[in-house]
Amino acid sequence: MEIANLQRYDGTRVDISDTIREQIKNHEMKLNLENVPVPKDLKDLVEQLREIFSHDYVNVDYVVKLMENYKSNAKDWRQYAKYDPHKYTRNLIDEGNGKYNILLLCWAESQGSSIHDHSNAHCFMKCLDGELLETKYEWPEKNEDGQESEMKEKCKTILKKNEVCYINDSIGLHRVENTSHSKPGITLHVYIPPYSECKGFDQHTGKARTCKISFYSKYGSKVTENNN
Ligand SMILES: N[C@@H](CS(=O)O)C(=O)O
Ligand SMILES: [Fe+2]
Repeated sequence: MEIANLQRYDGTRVDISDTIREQIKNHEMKLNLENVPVPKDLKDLVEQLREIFSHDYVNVDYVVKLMENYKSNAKDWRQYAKYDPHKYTRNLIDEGNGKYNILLLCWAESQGSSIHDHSNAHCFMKCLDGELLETKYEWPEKNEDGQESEMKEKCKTILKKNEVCYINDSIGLHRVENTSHSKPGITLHVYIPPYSECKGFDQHTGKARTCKISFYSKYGSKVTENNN
């Protein structure tokens, strides 16, 4: 059996000796991709992710399948869904013992993110409601003058309800948009490891700046100056 996408949390490949290769194979057999469980609700998905991420490597295909197998039910996530009229919101659902984050993102009509990286984390994204447009970009390259230039688009994907996509910095950069003028969008994000800063890029100049990342709510309660 092939070991699929064996990576550390920081995205580098694992260099493994034969003995531990054997152990990992055994574990991979247990994580048989033909036989990924179907979480009965969001709480069940959160518990299964906790079990999976108790190991020190990430099987990307397995996590994608597990997230696909959960079928969105608003009853499960309504308590976390909070909107801001000015910007998409990031709402913390689970802190995964500090090893990863599970977030609910709420995209009001026409809201979107700027082009960004994911600080060497794995990023899994599932659409729970509405429809989101993901545009992937190449990392900007410097020209002969040492200047970055217009960002190069790689591809566009529409993420529909219950679909899951995955990105990391070696795949590239992206931006996500709710292009609808009449319907909000909701996505579930898993970041491993968690991060508190990322790089945002100007589409026309390719210039990067560091962006601090914050939560709009945690465990269903809006973050205030006193509890962030
Ligand atoms: N990665 C972004 C959301 S998205 O545009 O993928 C964030 O965590 O805010
Ligand atoms: Fe992102």
